[in-house]
Amino acid sequence: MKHKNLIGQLPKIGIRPTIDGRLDGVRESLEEITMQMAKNAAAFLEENLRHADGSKLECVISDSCIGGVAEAAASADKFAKEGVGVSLTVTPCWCYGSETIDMDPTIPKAIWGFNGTERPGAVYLAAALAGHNQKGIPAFSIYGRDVQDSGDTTIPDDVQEKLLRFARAGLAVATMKGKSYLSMGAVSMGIAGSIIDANFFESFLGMRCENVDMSEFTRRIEEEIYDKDEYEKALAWTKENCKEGKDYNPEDRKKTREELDKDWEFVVKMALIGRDLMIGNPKLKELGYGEEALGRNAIISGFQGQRQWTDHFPNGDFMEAILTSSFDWNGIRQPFMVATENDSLNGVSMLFGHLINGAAQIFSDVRTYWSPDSVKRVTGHELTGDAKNGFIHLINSGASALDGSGEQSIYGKPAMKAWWDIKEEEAQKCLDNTTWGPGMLEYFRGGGYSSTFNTKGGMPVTMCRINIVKGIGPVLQIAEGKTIDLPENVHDTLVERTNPTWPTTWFVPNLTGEGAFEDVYSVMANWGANHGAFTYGHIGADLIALASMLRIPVNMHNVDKNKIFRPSAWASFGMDKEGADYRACDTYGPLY
Ligand SMILES: C[C@H](O)[C@@H](O)[C@@H](O)C(=O)CO
Ligand SMILES: [Mn+2]
Repeated sequence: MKHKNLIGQLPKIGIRPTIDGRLDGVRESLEEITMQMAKNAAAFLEENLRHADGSKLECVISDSCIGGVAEAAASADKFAKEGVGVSLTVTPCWCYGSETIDMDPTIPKAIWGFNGTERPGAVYLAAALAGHNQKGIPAFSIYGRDVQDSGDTTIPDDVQEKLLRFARAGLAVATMKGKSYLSMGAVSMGIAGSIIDANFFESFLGMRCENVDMSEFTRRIEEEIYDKDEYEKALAWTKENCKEGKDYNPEDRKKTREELDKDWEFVVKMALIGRDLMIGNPKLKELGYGEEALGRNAIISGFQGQRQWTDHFPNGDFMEAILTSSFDWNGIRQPFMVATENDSLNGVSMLFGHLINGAAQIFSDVRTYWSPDSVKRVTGHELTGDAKNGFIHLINSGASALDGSGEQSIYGKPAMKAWWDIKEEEAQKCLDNTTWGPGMLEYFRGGGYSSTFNTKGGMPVTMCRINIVKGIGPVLQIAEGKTIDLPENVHDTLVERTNPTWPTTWFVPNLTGEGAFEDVYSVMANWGANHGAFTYGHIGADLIALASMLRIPVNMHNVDKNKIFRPSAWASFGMDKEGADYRACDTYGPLY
């Protein structure tokens, strides 16, 4: 099930076959092969990509090959009508650079020039890119390392990788455009990321910011503004599938059974209401709440919770954990992006990951660097293997997507899959391996339930985070690495020292021996905020491509340099890739 209530059509990829415009021989000889290249590219992309909501990708091809300005304009018209959000120009031959290029400055664009000798597509590519760069409309350059014979319709591996990386990042840019960030509440405990920066959302992401006071939850609970049938179903499902965990509160403060049961009812209602606030719910219209039925077109939301809400009411952990998971009482469905503590910048980081891989994203506090010496001191255990250089404790203050338990699998190994690939029994295993401990009353005076699990080791993951720095603007940091398992007694000792009812992940970043990735400690020390979002797989190169499209420089990453793919113009800003990235982003400025 996908979120069908988001407004706006899914972006299509527009394929532009460009051609040498000389009629009377040259053009005619190239028409078929050029159009065929466009068809091949479209088929390849449609076969290999999906939208994050699981729908099939659609490509649109220009009505004719583009030999000059008139046909370029006709193609732009068609693309606008069709809702094209990403453009790919393809050609096997020489064409007239600035006469044929796509001039729309906000659409992510690439050119694939066929690397042949009979009719040189790569020469056009160079000419067209020079035009793009001279005009300040950056484009990605794609051409194969090895020469192909004209008429060879196979797409070489290196070209495939670039086409997919470009398309995934481009679709992410186009999908978030026009959607909203819904701030439920205000600033949580002074956390900078929850001081919503509308200018960032509008100028860099093309999104708008919406605000509702948390009292809206109280109103909808007290006036019963939710689908009561769904509520009964959700409550019954929760009782059956969400095991209550150990209550760590001191005896004299523990809630009574009756109070605990009331809290369950309350948090289930919160989950329904949080979702309805984001994307609306046609059922509310039937109940006479037409305005509420519309929702806020929110592709991300954040819930302040601490402190005013949590000092009085049950916390938002159940709502956040269930909405960000890939399943609930309605079965397997697209995960929602909901930021704990209304940390909008972590919410955006979650959205980036989700639009790239279609999976749930795990929101965490970047809590503790455990050095080998500290682990030895408090547990007596000598770290070895993947853990030998120490690790970072990722733990959210009560809520994380249950996919983060690592109970799904790919080829028998723990995984967090794209939501449409998850099987019923995998969702069930995530539920069975999560408990819901009553909230720690010293922090959460109003109670609630926190999702407690321990992420399985051995998963490749990527953690990322957007920060806003005065004088620069937004910057992105990325750490690829893996989750690890600790021996049970070590795990228990470390977790008992902190908040045992919160979801825990032991994370080891891949080290490069340099800069922020010199060792595990330096990764933690260079993390730009108290939060990070991690997801399955090594998607750092896709995030770098995405950040460059949005003109957000990447200030820290450990991605293999051969995988870095940015618009060709970046090469003109110098040979050190990171410095060039800053200069390019500064020169072009935000996309919108
Ligand atoms: C309970 C505490 O206030 C936590 O919520 C706090 O440590 C955080 O999560 C800070 O991000
Ligand atoms: Mn936090």
